[in-house]
Parts: sequence; structure tokens; C-alpha cells
Amino acid sequence: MKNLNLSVIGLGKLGSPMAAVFAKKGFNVIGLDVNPEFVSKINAGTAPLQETQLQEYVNSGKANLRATTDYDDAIKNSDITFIILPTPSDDSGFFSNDYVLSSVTKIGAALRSKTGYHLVVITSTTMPGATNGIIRETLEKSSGRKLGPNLGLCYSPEFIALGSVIKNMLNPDFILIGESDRQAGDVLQSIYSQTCENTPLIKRMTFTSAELTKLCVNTFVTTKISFANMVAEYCEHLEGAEAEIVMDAVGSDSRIGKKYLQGAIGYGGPCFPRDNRAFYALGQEFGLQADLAKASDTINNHQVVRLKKTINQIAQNKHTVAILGLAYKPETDVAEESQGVLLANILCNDGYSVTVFDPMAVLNSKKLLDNQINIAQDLEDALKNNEVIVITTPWAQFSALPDLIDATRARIIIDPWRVINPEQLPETVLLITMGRTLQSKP
Ligand SMILES: NC(=O)c1ccc[n+]([C@@H]2O[C@H](COP(=O)([O-])OP(=O)(O)OC[C@H]3O[C@@H](n4cnc5c(N)ncnc54)[C@H](O)[C@@H]3O)[C@@H](O)[C@H]2O)c1
Ligand SMILES: O=c1ccn([C@@H]2O[C@H](COP(=O)(O)OP(=O)(O)O[C@H]3O[C@H](CO)[C@@H](O)[C@H](O)[C@H]3O)[C@@H](O)[C@H]2O)c(=O)[nH]1
Repeated sequence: MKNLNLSVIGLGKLGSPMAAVFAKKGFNVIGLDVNPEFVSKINAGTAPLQETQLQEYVNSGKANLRATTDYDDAIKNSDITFIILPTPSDDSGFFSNDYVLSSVTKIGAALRSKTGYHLVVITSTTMPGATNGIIRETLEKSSGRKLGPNLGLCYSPEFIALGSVIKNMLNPDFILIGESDRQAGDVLQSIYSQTCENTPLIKRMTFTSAELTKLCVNTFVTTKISFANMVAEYCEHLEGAEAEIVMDAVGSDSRIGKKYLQGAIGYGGPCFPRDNRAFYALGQEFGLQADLAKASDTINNHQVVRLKKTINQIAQNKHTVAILGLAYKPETDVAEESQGVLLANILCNDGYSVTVFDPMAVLNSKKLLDNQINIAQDLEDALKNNEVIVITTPWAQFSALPDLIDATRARIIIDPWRVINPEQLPETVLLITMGRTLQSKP
């Protein structure tokens, strides 16, 4: 197969790393974004956003990577186009196709004056049925071509987690391809075989099976997390039971597995909460029993309430709380649906004096936080004058807390992710790890 030229539409959190990885692996890549700042940054060899290893990959792929805002340029100079645009959730929980359809219309228009085979790959997360329905129809209509020997369409989402996007892209557990026909799937599989550094399982199927698979993976994992968090709350009422130990043993059953089963606090971010809700909304649309997905979401929403109850119980008259962690997980600046932001707002609303700190996500959190919340400059600043400290994101640097804490003042640390070694803490500090009764020491 000749060396194919690729275009990547959408240079956001997923698109930029994907474009950089393809370029580093030797493909000629044209990125396209409506945001001229992202386009100029790529053209200047600068990562347009924060993501682990992104700058390194932009540097090494520089000779093969450029960006544009012009669809004609991107489509005419490429053989395969990946669409990685937002698919925001609407009020019903369904994903909107608006960005994807507007892009597909422009891709189709550009294809009218191009000859030869072109493959369009939908990487954005879409609702089951969207690719074989409105996306396919829009592509065929705007390009004047039918899916077949001259036009291929695939739905192929990535299973990447923010903060490890590049690592996950290079080493996936499996590759998921929904294909219009064998040729389309073969072309896409050949791209992955040149980019993956492992030998992943390849799962090829119809568009709709692939769309459902993507939603199922996230819905299953959120069910695991909510199950573990539910057990952790049981343990908080069962003298002698410890969630950490119980979940470790439960996960030892090979049918279950330990990943995402630690029992801490709720999940957040731009994917898990909404994918779970979309799965439920789809079931509702068909009038089906989708209570399992609904329950994971309900239990997840309860986690911040559970945390607040613990704080109310132990804080007594200590009304100054520092919340460490605004990012929805470590190594990212994304604060969407983060437990730290949720907790800060709830406590502030309840009359607590709240100070927050995060190594990366302060800027993105500002617009989400009540304006009475204090923002600490650094970790030391956050620890000053606050009686209760809650670790909401397990950033590695928070494990240094015992060295920073002032040993002369009594304090309470709530550490649901268990990042702190209890043996390093001074006697004056009460450590609460959740997932056990308040009386039992970690
Ligand atoms: N971020 C993740 O962890 C992740 C993981 C798996 C799947 N996804 C899915 O990937 C898709 C993209 O997610 P993301 O996080 O990269 O989004 P993002 O918001 O970070 O990036 C989207 C990019 O598209 C650009 N854009 C918007 N409209 C455009 C248009 N008409 N033409 C060209 N560019 C346009 C924006 O400027 C932005 O740079 C979504 O469907 C999401 O569900 C994301
Ligand atoms: O045992 C755990 C592990 C993680 N989390 C939380 O789960 C959320 C999501 O974490 P993670 O999976 O690391 O990050 P995401 O970037 O949201 O990635 C998820 O969402 C992506 C978008 O669909 C998928 O591609 C990934 O496979 C899927 O892991 C975060 O709030 C974590 O704190 C837990 O609550 N318990």
C-alpha cells in the first residue's frame, strides 16, 4: 500500500495527539481546526494544548505535520480523513451530531473536485445508529458519491484516557473498527498496524455494533467504579470492614479484575459521566429496562454527598476546608465534572470557608467555582490555616503532604484515594481514608 496522506479534522484534546502520533510514525498529516490559534501553533511546532508527551511528538513529527483552516487544502491533499470533533450531549443525554455533520458536508463538497479513493473515519463518540444514518447520508449527498469503491467510511473511536492519550494510542488493548466494507476496514487497519507499538486485538464490525461497543466499554467501567464506591459506603457502616481490602479480594476473581475497582470517590471528566447517561438515554428511547446504567450514574452523583456527610461528621466546628485537586484525575488540566469542583461548591454553599489547590486545573476551574472560594497559589498556601484537608484528586505530589504539614496544629486529612502513607504523619493529624468506619484507624 502506498504511503497514505492523512488529514485530521479537530485538533483538540484527542485530535492534536493523534495528528502528532501519525506524523511521528511517518505519515504526511494535515490538521484542520476552526481555531486559528491551534492551527498556528501546530505550524510553529508548538503543542496547542497540555497533554503528556504531546510536545515531544510534535517536535519529532514536525517535518510531516502542518495545519490549515481550509477544507479544500486538507481533503485534496489527503487520502484518509479522521473527524475528531465535539459531539456534546444534549438535554436528553444523546450526543449531538452538529459539528460532525457540518464537517462532513464540507468534506463532501471538497471531494467533488477530487478523484480517487477517499476514506472518512469518524473518531468522535457518536450515538449508535448515527454513522449508518445521518452521517452516511450527509457524506453521500455532499460528495455526490456512494459508499463503495471510491468512498469508504469507518467509525473507529480511540480508547484513550486524558493524560496518557499518546501512550494509550500506541498500546491499545484492542482496535475497534466499524466499516462500510472490507476495503475501508483494510485501509484503516493498515494505518493502525503502522502506529501501534503493541499487537492489539482487531475487532471489525458494522458501524452500529462499533458505536454500541464504545458506549458499552465506558458504561461497564463506570458500573465497576460505582459498585466499588457503593461497597466503600457499606464499609463505612460495618465496624471492622475495609473497602480497600474487600475490593482487592473481590478483584482477584479473574471474572472481575482489579482495574477501576478501588472504591474511592466519584468519577468525572468529559467521557464517563456522559457516555453512561447516553447509554441510559438510548435504552429509554426504545422503552427498555436500562436501570443498570441509571444506577451507576445515581450512585456516582451520591459520592460527593457521601464525602460531605463525612466532613460534616468530623469537622464539627472546624469550618476551614482545603480541597486538594480540581482536575477530574491527575496529569490533566481538565476540570469537567470533577469531584473537587463539585465538593468545593457544595461546602461553600453550606457556609464552609473553602480553599482549593490544583497543580494544573486552576485556570479551567475558575469559571466553575463559586467566587467566594479561595484559590491557593501552591500546596503550602493551601495547607495554611485550614483545619480539614480533603484530597479529591490523587496527584502524586500530594503524597508529600506529611513533610509540609505543620506538626504543631491538630488537623484532619481526608484521603479517599489513599495517597498518604499514614506512618509519615505526625500524631496530631487524624487521617480518614473513607471506606471504613470513622472509628477505625488506617
Ligand atoms: N477527550 C477525550 O478523552 C476523548 C476520548 C475519547 C473520545 N473522545 C471524543 O472525541 C471527540 C472530540 O473530543 P475532544 O476531547 O478532542 O474535543 P475538544 O473539544 O478538545 O476538541 C475539538 C476540537 O475541534 C475544533 N472544532 C470545533 N468545530 C470545528 C469545525 N467545525 N471544524 C474544525 N474544527 C472544529 C475545536 O476548535 C477543538 O480544537 C468527542 O466526540 C469526544 O467524545 C474524547
Ligand atoms: O479506579 C478508578 C479509576 C478511575 N476513576 C475515575 O474515573 C474517571 C476517568 O478516568 P480515566 O478512565 O483515567 O480517564 P478518561 O480520560 O475519562 O478516560 C475514559 O474515557 C475515555 C473517553 O471515552 C475513554 O477513551 C477511556 O477508555 C476511559 O478510560 C476519573 O474521574 C477517575 O478519577 C475512578 O473513580 N476509579
